[in-house]
Amino acid sequence: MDEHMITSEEAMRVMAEADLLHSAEDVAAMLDRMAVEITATLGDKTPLVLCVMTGGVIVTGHLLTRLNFPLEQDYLHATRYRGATSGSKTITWLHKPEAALVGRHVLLVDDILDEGYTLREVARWCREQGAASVHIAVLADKQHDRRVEGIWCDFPAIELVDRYVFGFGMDYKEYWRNANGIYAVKGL
Ligand SMILES: O=P(O)(O)OC[C@H]1O[C@H](OP(=O)(O)OP(=O)(O)O)[C@H](O)[C@@H]1O
Ligand SMILES: Nc1nc2[nH]cnc2c(=O)[nH]1
Repeated sequence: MDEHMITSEEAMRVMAEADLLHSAEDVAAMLDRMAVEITATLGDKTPLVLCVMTGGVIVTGHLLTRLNFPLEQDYLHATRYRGATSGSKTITWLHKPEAALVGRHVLLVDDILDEGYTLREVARWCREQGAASVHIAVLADKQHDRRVEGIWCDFPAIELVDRYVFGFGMDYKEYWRNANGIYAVKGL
């Protein structure tokens, strides 16, 4: 068994003990606001929206249904936590987008900006590929002083306390990405 895996019984206990930080209704309202801001900035730019898998999948889906203008969609898969609750400083690329980025206005969509290693590297790569601009949208913008230099977030839906969170795409040891809300793990 993978060292980070837990049983489904443990996953049930984690959920039972977790604190609900933001309900599904809160998240929906904040995504509505984020969509308005993205539309104002990128609505006339036919952006290429890149979902950062795996965590970005749910927020990207919900966000896309709120963007009522022409855009293209693709995905990439970069990971640094790999099922653990702390990450290495280098990211592992599992998939790069098929779409050419040259001259495109790219919108990266991910679940969470924490220390920033993941999105800093992904944004750097997009610029290296020739993107005309790179904007970043995240569901959760975690507040602490461990952020790496050179990363920013243009469209944060929610500012989060410095706890380990799961739900709406974010995992606890690969479980509960499907939780419909944002929860904090007891004691973390
Ligand atoms: O700002 P950082 O400290 O770099 O952390 C944020 C990243 O961590 C998570 O990815 P993870 O590596 O867990 O992969 P996953 O999306 O497959 O869960 C999350 O989806 C972000 O991409
Ligand atoms: N699930 C989850 N993934 C993260 N990646 C970086 N920070 C977090 C977090 O708090 N929760």
